[in-house]
Amino acid sequence: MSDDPIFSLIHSLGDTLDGLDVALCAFDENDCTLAWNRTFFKFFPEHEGHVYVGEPYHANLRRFYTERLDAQELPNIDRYIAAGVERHRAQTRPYSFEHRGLRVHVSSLPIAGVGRVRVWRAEAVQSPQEQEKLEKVGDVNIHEPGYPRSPMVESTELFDRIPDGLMICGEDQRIQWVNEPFMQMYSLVDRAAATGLSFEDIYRGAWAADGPGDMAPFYEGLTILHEHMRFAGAPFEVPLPRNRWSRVIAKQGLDGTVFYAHVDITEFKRQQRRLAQAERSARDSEAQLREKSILLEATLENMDQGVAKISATGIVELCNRRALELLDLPVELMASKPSLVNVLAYLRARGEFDGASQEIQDMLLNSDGGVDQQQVYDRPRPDGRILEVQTVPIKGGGALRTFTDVTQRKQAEHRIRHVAEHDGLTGLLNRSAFLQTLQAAVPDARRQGQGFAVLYVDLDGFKPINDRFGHAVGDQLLAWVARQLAQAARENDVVARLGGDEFALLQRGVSDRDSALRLGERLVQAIAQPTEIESHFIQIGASVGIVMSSADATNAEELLRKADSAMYLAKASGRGCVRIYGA
Ligand SMILES: Nc1nc2c(ncn2[C@@H]2O[C@H](COP(=O)(O)OP(=O)(O)OP(=O)(O)O)[C@@H](O)[C@H]2O)c(=O)[nH]1
Repeated sequence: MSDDPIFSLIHSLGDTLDGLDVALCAFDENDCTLAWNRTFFKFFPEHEGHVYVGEPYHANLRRFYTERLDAQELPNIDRYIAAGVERHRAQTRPYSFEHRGLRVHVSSLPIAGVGRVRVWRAEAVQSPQEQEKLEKVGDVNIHEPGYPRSPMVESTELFDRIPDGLMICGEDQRIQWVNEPFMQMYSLVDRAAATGLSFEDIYRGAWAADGPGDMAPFYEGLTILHEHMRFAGAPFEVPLPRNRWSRVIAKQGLDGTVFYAHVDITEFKRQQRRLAQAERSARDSEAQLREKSILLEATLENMDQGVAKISATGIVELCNRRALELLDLPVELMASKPSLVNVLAYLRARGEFDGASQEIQDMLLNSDGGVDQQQVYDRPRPDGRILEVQTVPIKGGGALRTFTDVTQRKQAEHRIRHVAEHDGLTGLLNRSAFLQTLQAAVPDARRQGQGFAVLYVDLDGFKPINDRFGHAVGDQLLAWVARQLAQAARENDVVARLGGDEFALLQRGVSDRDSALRLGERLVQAIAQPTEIESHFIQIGASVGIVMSSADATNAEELLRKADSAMYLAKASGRGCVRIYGA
């Protein structure tokens, strides 16, 4: 049988795999043992001295399981053997298992005309003692007498089916043989051409074949080669073109032959790089975060806005310097992380909320600080300042409260509004503000079931006063008329200067014409009083037109227009009198 070239090849393969520390056992088509190598006994010492050609695989498996199973599992041994035989016949993919402190990877190749060849590769997971025991087995001379030496390998199909690159070198470090994956890895087209070259030649060739590009990794790889190729020692890694990497593992044979496995670790390197990158960016973002929080703290302390954070349990966890200033809160109180209820009680005792509306007081004093949605209100302080207090809910509970001193803004707004709504000369409401007030009075009166009257007042003979005494005197007379009107009106009524020498008065809470007429008469009399301005005794008259809200008009402009036309009737009737629209 050993004359058969196939069996010579299997023996030769066994020898070669010994060199790479890979175990081999071949079986015929009836699952009977045909051949094995020394490494097989290294991984499975229980077979040493028992294996024989023609032994059925199930007998081999029984030894294996007897060695491996504990007392509890032993009753299942027949089932395990049957499953093992089944797996052996059908195995298409490599798998791993642990045996005697080793993690063993097994791969099974069907070979036409022979049966199956199983090969095992192992990595240690065992204790140092067991490792030492294994080393001793590994030291056995695989070429001892009685162990068949292989003839030169003619067929290399089996080596070409191993995923890793294989390179066999002689003592002179010159290549004797390489497999197909090796050729692919180093861009070799002709296997024969590699014979006699050094690995460095192959390495240079691989980079040359890739064409011009970044050659820095090539020079780095050359340095690595020079360091490691001198001795067949520890595994090393070399960069290949196109960001690929190879790990080279050497195993010295006893006759000077060196077996090299070249494993493509590109993916592994890529993962390593990604991991390093992820670690770097995690470190960077941690530093950024630290910087941000320092910045945030500085901002909080120096900002012009008071900020307080209230926890979900109603504790004031944070309160910046400006908040302490704006609310006159003592540092010690806030440093003790008090509850909001306590802080509010402190403020109330000091009269903080005395000027606030009932609504704000109710809202504040019954609150634990939590809000469902953003809330804004203005809080007048005892010292006259106005704080805008804004509360926003925090995701997950609690709230953030900001305090802004809006005193100046509010004063400016008030000034602007006053200028926009009032007549500069008399201080009365101007025409547009009066119209707005009047428009608002329509539904108010309807709701309250009360009417109102609009009185339109136009001075009689004002122009001659201007002409005779000058515009400045005219101005002062207009201001005096405004005061007369304001005095004649009640608190609820509204007096306005519509423009020139025209005034208007909204008389609230009247439904009968007589009341309105009486007020009209009073206005005429009040204006007809003589007055002294800049040493001039001046007397002026006024005509008054009235419209009652009971008239159809619901529109302020229309009401005013009707009062105006009633005033013209008064002028037409000889001035100094009162007329009602529609009477
Ligand atoms: N001093 C002063 N005069 C003003 C002001 N605005 C308007 N006038 C003047 O007021 C006068 C109003 O005109 P008229 O209503 O015809 O004057 P009148 O003499 O009262 O006329 P009758 O209403 O028909 O009696 C004009 O001469 C305007 O120049 C103001 O702000 N100050």
